[in-house]
Amino acid sequence: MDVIITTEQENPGRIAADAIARLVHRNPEAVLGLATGSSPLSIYADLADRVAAGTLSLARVRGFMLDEYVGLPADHPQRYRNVIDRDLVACTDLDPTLVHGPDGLAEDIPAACAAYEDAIDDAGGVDLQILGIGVDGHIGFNEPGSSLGSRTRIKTLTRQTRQDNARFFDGDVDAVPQHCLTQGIATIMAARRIVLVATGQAKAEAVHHLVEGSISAMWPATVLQMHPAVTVILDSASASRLQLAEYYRQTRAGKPAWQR
Ligand SMILES: N[C@@H]1[C@@H](O)[C@H](O)[C@@H](COP(=O)(O)O)O[C@@H]1O
Repeated sequence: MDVIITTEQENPGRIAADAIARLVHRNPEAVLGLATGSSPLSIYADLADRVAAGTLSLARVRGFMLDEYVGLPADHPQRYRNVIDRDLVACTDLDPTLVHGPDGLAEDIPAACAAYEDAIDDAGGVDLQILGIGVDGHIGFNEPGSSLGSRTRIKTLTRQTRQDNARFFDGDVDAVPQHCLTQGIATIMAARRIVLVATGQAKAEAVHHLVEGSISAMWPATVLQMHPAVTVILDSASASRLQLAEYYRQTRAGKPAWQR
């Protein structure tokens, strides 16, 4: 696990966008795993700047979203497909027909989840998965207690997650759906590379478990310790509970500039 603790002058989103741009320059048809929430917004804004400047094209990139609420109407602004369309697709040259997400309105949910897994496989798997992390250590919507071997399926959201996400629903926790479809932990772990961004003090405990805790379904993100190619990009607040913070800073300082 590569842990990058950024300085006040740095934008964690830019560091993640650098990795994505390098991948897309190598492979213009790369498959990206797309996360929602606040954490990836700085990545998406940076990618949009590069596309606007003409230094990057995402036109042939394929995207697979991490998760989706169950039951939100197709035109609901907080339906994750609409969020991704607004925050990423509309701001770049991504082709919306190449972006896929789990179908939260499917009548046959298990069949929709299986079809989603097949679609990821048919695309050749995810090259780079963008991740945030919940304050309870969830990734995607894999809440504490999720099987570390899970695949795309329906999950019940915890009260904590619904409260955290109520800010997107005018502060009304009851407006946040109770169920979601999410890529499973094993689905996420199958990505060839994973880039996780976390900022702010509220994430410090989850980041502590992610980087230095014991692997446990109670802190689902800890499974990432088993993945061979994970980069965790933090600000100093989210890194504030890391025992080895100085070591991570020194390790980074010793790398060539393009790797930092
Ligand atoms: N399903 C999403 C996750 O993909 C996200 O990583 C996490 C943290 O969100 P944020 O980045 O807004 O803190 O919670 C949400 O519920």
